[in-house]
Amino acid sequence: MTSGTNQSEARFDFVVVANRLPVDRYTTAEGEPGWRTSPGGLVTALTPVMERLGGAWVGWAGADTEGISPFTHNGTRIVPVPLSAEEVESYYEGFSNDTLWPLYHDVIAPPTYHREWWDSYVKVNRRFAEAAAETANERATVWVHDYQLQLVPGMLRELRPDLTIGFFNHIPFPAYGLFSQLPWRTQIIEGLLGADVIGFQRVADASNFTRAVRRLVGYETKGTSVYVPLESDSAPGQTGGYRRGGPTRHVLAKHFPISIDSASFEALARTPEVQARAAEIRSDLGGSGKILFGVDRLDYTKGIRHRLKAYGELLADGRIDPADVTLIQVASPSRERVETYRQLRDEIELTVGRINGDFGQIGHSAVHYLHHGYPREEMVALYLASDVMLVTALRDGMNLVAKEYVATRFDQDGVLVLSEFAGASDDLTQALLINPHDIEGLKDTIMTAINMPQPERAKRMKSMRKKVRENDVERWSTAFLAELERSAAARLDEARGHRVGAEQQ
Ligand SMILES: O=P(O)(O)OC[C@H]1O[C@H](O[C@H]2O[C@H](CO)[C@@H](O)[C@H](O)[C@H]2O)[C@H](O)[C@@H](O)[C@@H]1O
Ligand SMILES: O=c1ccn([C@@H]2O[C@H](COP(=O)(O)OP(=O)(O)O)[C@@H](O)[C@H]2O)c(=O)[nH]1
Repeated sequence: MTSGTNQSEARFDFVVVANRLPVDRYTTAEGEPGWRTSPGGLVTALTPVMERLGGAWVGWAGADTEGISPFTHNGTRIVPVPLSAEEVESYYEGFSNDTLWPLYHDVIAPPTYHREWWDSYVKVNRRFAEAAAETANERATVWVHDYQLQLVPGMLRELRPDLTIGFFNHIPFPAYGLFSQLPWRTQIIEGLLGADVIGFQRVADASNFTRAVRRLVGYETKGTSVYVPLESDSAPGQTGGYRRGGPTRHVLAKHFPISIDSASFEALARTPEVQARAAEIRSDLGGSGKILFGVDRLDYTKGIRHRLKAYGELLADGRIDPADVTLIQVASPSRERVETYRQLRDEIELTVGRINGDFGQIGHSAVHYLHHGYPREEMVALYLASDVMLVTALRDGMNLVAKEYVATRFDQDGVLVLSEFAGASDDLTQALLINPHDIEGLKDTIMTAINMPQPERAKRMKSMRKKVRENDVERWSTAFLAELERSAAARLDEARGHRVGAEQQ
């Protein structure tokens, strides 16, 4: 895949561009710099794709990483894009995670609009686009990811019209009524339309996007097709005016639900070490009771408060006995300098403290709350050890945790309680689907899950496992990249057609 003579000049036929690199630099307890797997589902999903396809991954290596040179990690060329401390605050914590993130997740928290954050977003997106342009071979495929980089496709097309450009949005795309709040909504739409294929998690996300295209720039759309005019009637700097019936560029905007490398999760679950660890977790918790499990980045989109409320009320109502049931809640640290996340942590920890104060006993907590990020082996052991998995997101692009739980349960046991507001619910229809805002409904469903007879557990799990095995991450990337390839071929045909036409004139 590599061409070029020297490592720093290496160029690639396949380039992934994402805010996060697969590895994140951090400072060890001894004060030394170390590397660890980056948090979140984007990295979980993309890592096996890159390991299979090879190529380069352009992204940010985490705090204090200015001046790090490209290096190779598990066969992938890692190309770090530096961010200053000020840019981390304005582009990452600010515009990405305090403007776009809440806006795209149904304004569960209020979005903040700051012009300085937008300026920083534009500047950093340009840096990513330039880094991608310098890393990509002639006519390479570049796959840009997620809301942090929505301007990159447009910028990259201007810098390198020879490239085939894909974009995948890992989080929901909001309904027009919400999206239209964004002061820079038109620039975002135009940035995204620089791509040849724009992927979304769910059908509704793709149709929200095409509606925004019609409303904001007035381009023609038909189903999953958007026709971007090649000739504009607008004065320079203006948008919206174009010659109807003129030549267009075709952009596909379609849902491609992401997934996991399900075989590798099952293989890990089958190892004696992980099984021994699962048995140890169960025995540490008393051995015989039911274990409920939740694991999420500590994020307000995940519905951790709703889950704790339902669980606390079930204890208070006497419907569950803390001696028989335990909740393990892993809340892994996330975006800790954003105020909404700090507040959420305080609220969650207050609630956990109250539940444990009211219902805990010496030697037995009602909630085992863990504010850590765990490696995959421990995650899989926890999945295996638990009787009920609670995914109560208020809004979630996909939620890979739900799919990992299912992939892990080769014993055909365990019950998945799953929010209908997570993308994963489209495929996992045999989960117990819930509306997390309906606390009474959630309580009843938790009881159903705890008391579900083994044959029904096995039947539901078997059907979900089939889905997760069939629709794995390889299928996702293959489907997306096949569309990109089709688009590249069509562009080539069109260019040939133009050449022949010009020669005949
Ligand atoms: O990079 P961070 O700010 O630490 O956040 C971690 C990642 O969170 C989000 O993940 C999303 O992608 C998953 C895979 O498609 C999906 O299952 C989940 O629903 C999404 O929330 C975010 O979109 C990523 O960019 C972050 O890296
Ligand atoms: O302590 C933790 C918590 C989460 N994860 C992983 O982080 C990803 C979370 O992805 P998901 O799509 O559920 O949500 P996101 O955090 O991306 O919003 C999954 O692969 C989890 O296994 C992990 O490895 N350790």
